[in-house]
Amino acid sequence: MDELIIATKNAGKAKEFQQFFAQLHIRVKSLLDFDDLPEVEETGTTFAENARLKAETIAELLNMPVLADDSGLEIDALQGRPGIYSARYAGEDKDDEANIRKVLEEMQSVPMENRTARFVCVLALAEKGKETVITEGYCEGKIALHPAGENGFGYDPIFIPEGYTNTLAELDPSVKQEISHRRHAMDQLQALLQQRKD
Ligand SMILES: O=c1[nH]c(=O)c2ncn([C@@H]3O[C@H](COP(=O)(O)OP(=O)(O)OP(=O)(O)O)[C@@H](O)[C@H]3O)c2[nH]1
Ligand SMILES: [Mg+2]
Repeated sequence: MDELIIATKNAGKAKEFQQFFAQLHIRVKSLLDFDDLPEVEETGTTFAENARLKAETIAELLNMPVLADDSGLEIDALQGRPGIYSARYAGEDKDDEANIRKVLEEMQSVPMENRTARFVCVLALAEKGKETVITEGYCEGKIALHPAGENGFGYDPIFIPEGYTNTLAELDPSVKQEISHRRHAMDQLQALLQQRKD
């Protein structure tokens, strides 16, 4: 495999995948590089269903290997919300700042020790004529009291990974590349592909 499509319209994700695959000498394009492709509706009830849906729909349309990522933030004090609805938690327009405000408001009265949360990433690699490969990865941490930092995307300014005192948006992007949910799901994917020998 020397070229791969990432079925995402999220620029933050696309950038992280570009960096992962550059190390593997695989060229990647995202849906942001095509202007005639539809946004796949995420009608699944799990990360895995949505990842499979995005990967298989685009692989069918383009007849190329396609990787999709469905991911989100699960907060224990909010019974796992925003979960699969992370991108649109505060509304259809996928506004990261509004999503962060909503989470912080809902957690106003939750003390630090109960602010545990995890990022979840499920990857699906679809290729015509082959069984779709699904992997998952997690990054454990806590929800900060206030947003801090400029790096990354989404909820990174309020997510403090386990073992750190800063948010993912304050840490150097190379740290996120090493410890993220997406990295762990990528490592598992690479291991499975090596077993499959392609
Ligand atoms: O701070 C964050 N750091 C991350 O590393 C991260 N990964 C996921 N998320 C959140 O979860 C949603 C995914 O939803 P999602 O998988 O449907 O993606 P999306 O709708 O943004 O793009 P697409 O890939 O579907 O086109 C995103 O929008 C974010 O809100 C993250 N937040
Ligand atoms: Mg989405």
